[in-house]
Amino acid sequence: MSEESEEKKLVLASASPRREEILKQLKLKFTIIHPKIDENNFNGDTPEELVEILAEKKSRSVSDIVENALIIAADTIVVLDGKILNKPIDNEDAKKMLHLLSNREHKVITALAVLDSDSGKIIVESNVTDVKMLELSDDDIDKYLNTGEAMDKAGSYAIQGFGGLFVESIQGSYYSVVGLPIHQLATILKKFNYGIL
Ligand SMILES: Cc1cn([C@H]2C[C@H](O)[C@@H](COP(=O)(O)OP(=O)(O)OP(=O)(O)O)O2)c(=O)[nH]c1=O
Repeated sequence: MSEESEEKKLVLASASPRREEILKQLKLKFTIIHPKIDENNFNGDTPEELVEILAEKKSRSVSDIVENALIIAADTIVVLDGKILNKPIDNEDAKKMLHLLSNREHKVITALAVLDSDSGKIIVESNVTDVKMLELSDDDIDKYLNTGEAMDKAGSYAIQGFGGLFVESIQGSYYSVVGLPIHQLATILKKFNYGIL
């Protein structure tokens, strides 16, 4: 780690307990600030463009209140046949999404933004991971919804929880599906002279 980077603080601009957990697993020291954006106010020409815009906006939404920091923010969406599946609004919505995902392959796209609060330099990248779901019966879906796990997850499932029981295979990054592709985080932080190891 360079002297310059050692002085930088890491800030996670996220209210997601998963992203916090992943950074803790990497033994990083960081503070958390909840981003202040309304995700419904933004559009992109493609799903990738939209998640990248959202990750960038989340990082910028806290940049005024920190100094000497590298701000990390991310956004995750599920895409099936080009259509975005966000977080479900209620159980019925989650049920519909899980029926759509059943026995199909979909994409989980996570964009990651790292913003230097002082220089304004920002790097934004997205990760696309393909996920193949098993065929789900009505009973599987009802039992899954009873766990309460679906509600704050893009696509209405959590691969890191009971939702992992429905995932036949993935091609790409497991961490990206959970919400933070750590290999890309390490590469981006290196470009800011910040080493995780
Ligand atoms: C597909 C999938 C999504 N998710 C989660 C990751 C994200 O937290 C969430 C998608 O919502 P996001 O809007 O990306 O994130 P968030 O609202 O939880 O947190 P913040 O914006 O404050 O950073 O779905 C899982 O935890 N597991 C999964 O398998």
